Amino acid sequence: MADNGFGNKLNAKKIVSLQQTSILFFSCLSAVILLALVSFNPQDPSFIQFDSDAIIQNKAGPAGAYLASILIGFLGYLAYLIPLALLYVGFFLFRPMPRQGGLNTWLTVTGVFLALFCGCGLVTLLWPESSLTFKAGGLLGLMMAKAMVAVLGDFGSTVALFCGFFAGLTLILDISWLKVVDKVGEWALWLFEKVMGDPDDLSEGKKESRLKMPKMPKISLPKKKAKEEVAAVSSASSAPKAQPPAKTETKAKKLSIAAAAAVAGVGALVSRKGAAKAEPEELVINIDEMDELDELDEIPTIREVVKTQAEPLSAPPVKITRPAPIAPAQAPAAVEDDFDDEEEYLSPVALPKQKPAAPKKVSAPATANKRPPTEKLGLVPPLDLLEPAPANQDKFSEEQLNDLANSIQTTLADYGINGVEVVDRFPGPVVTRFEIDLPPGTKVSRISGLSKDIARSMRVPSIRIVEVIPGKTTIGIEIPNDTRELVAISEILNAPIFQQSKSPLTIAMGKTIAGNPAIADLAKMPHVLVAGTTGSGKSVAVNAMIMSLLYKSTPEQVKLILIDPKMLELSIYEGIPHLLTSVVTDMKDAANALRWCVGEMERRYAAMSYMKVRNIAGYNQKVQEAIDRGEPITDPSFDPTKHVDVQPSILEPYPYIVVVIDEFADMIMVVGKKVEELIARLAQKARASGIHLILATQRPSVDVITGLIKANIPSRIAFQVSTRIDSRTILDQGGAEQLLGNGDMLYMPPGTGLPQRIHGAFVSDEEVEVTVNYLKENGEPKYLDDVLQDTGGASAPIPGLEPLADSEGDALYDQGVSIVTESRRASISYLQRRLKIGYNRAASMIEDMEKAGVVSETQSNGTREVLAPPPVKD
Ligand SMILES: Nc1ncnc2c1ncn2[C@@H]1O[C@H](COP(=O)(O)OP(=O)(O)OP(=O)(O)O)[C@@H](O)[C@H]1O
Repeated sequence: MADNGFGNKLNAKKIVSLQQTSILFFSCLSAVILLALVSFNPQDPSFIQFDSDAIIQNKAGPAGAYLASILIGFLGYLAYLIPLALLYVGFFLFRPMPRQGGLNTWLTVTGVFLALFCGCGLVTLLWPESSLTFKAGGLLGLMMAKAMVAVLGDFGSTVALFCGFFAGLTLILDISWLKVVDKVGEWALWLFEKVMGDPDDLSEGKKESRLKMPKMPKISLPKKKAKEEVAAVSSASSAPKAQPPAKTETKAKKLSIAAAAAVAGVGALVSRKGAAKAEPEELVINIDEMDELDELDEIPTIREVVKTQAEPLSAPPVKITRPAPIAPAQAPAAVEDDFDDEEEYLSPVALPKQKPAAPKKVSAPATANKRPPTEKLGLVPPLDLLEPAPANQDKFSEEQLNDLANSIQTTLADYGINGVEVVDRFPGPVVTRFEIDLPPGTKVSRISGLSKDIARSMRVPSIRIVEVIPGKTTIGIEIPNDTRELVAISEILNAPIFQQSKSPLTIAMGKTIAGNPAIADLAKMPHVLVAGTTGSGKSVAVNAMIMSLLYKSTPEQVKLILIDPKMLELSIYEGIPHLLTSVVTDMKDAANALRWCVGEMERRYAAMSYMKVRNIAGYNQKVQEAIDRGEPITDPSFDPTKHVDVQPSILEPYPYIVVVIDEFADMIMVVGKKVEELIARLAQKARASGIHLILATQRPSVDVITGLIKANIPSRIAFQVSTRIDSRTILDQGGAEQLLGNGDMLYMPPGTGLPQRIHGAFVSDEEVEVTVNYLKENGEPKYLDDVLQDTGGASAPIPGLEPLADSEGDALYDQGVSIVTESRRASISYLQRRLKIGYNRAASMIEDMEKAGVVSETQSNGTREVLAPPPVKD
């Protein structure tokens, strides 16, 4: 049960079919056995009750009678667990799971035996009066109980068997009993709320008694229930104000545990039941304010679901009546999507198991998880491989918001800025934004200069001043929440906005300050620079970008070149089918890969100009349409007069190529300025040819992020940096020094001067590992040797800028000559196969061999004669 059991031999579709077949088969088997057990009659013929004349009472016939008598005779009442166990096996067989085997499997098997032996013995001891032939625990239980009682006595045996049974269950199911206790607590609280009624409906007396309840750990309530949302958005009026922010742990799990430990007063729950149920009169949301925030966040490449979500943006919730709740199926209309007139999505891959836990979301539209039929037939991992989003944290209570607003006013007054008015506040998942009106004549730079003092006065680690809010005269002050929410990548990947985006290069960024999922389209960016100090969350962000691509696109749609000078961050992706070459850790290879990309870009440009299209999308569409019509287009650059011995190749759609460089400062250091030129060259032209760059660096200095690079990479992401100067190096303006770290970022889309604050999506190492394993089990990479081919070291010319070296300068030319002279075959396709190179390169090698007299010119029958003697062997 560890993996699908078939290694790499089956594709994703077949595995899904196998899963369904196994569920069907085991469900039937389990139903038949359950029927046999339920209708078990001791008078029916069996191995110990042989009576051929007896009328069989068992509803599963003679086989059922025999089977039930064996199972009940041997296991007693524990036999009823067999159908359950079969259902479990059926459900998990062939499901993608981390590889097990070895000790793991043995421990599971040990667990099965332990649970069976101890369970049967325990049942026998606890239920001695049973009327079954071999008592309640069957023959096995009788023997176990006898043996144990002889050694430990009645009480000792009961305790030992109890422990053994639960130890066995733990080994089989890998249960965390802490989680079980947690869940039981959740349900108890949920039940308690059900019995007590809705907090909104409570009488004053009841409200009071609730308010006096002792504080208890915040527990996430069942996700699908409206009541859960009540708890998740509540904020305790009595909660201590200056609670230090919960420390973010490395792993999502740790974070969710830390989150659960955050203290919240149940009494101050604010009902958002209406939001969950989307009942018009109870939708607690201030649409106007959301619209304003929407405008603020509306930047070309970031699109959000805003109005589809019942997000509590306003501090004093204003009840508004909406004409009708937004039906899930209509939700897409609210999403800005420029790919909106295309075909409907259908899902050939497993649908996500978990729903985003965030209470503010309306349920995802039925089509939300569906994927385009043609695009997704390939290999895309199911979203349920990812960790579900943890329950939401408390935001500031109304009282705390008022206190903070007052505190802002008094602090500014202390520094001589009087008459400041807090006009709005927007509590978000990580920070709360206060919008303030400055008295006329007050320079905003004065407030910015005071940001550290304001942070100190308000006892928070840092605040960010938003100097310009488009369309408003106010400025923003962003204050970190007491407890910050973790933005799980699954939440963004499951969001309708991500699912419905048709660009194969859609990237899950995280959440905006309003808590709305934020995505970006790398195709439009078209390259991005990620910079920030060490430990600020760059690698997690780069991983989140790669994971988004893996969950959005098949290996046929998107290819990756991963360059990892640190040798630890990206090497985990080694072997996935999206890779064009193995993960590059040698910086010389990295320069070769970039040079190959420039060459590929030029090749694509030539092909696009032949096809008279302006970009890769147009090219792919034309080529695919021709293939669909059954009239594939032959390579227009093929010259039949020159190459009579090969068939012209057929044009196929180009995949997008995304080059990720985790620390490009290292590359510049090792390879030198040539890298900068290569990057600039790619960045200038690669957009139309579908080649995109993601560059990350922890050195935001001008010798790394040079003017040339900045001029060519308009999209930038700044994580926390230590100084304003660093922030200016990345974004051309300050702000990043005021970020909170741990994935808090400023994203500057191309063509705007206004960075947008985003709380980055978190992806854990385990999630990456499970996804990579899934992809590796279901597909193989087809590495191209050409990518890392050394074409003359750092001084080699950049393709397209200077004439390409002729074949004799080609590193493989000598090898080509020896292959041809040894095999006595002067065939381009043979050379292509042997050297694993492209057609053009092989063809020009043969032509150069002709010039050098190694092979003859093409003869009347289309072949060439090898003139040079075979190489001398030592
Ligand atoms: N989006 C996020 N949400 C929550 N925590 C995060 C997020 N991103 C990063 N972190 C936390 O910050 C830690 C450091 O992140 P990361 O390794 O990505 O930093 P980095 O900038 O790449 O550092 P370095 O340059 O040293 O590799 C992570 O281990 C994680 O605990």
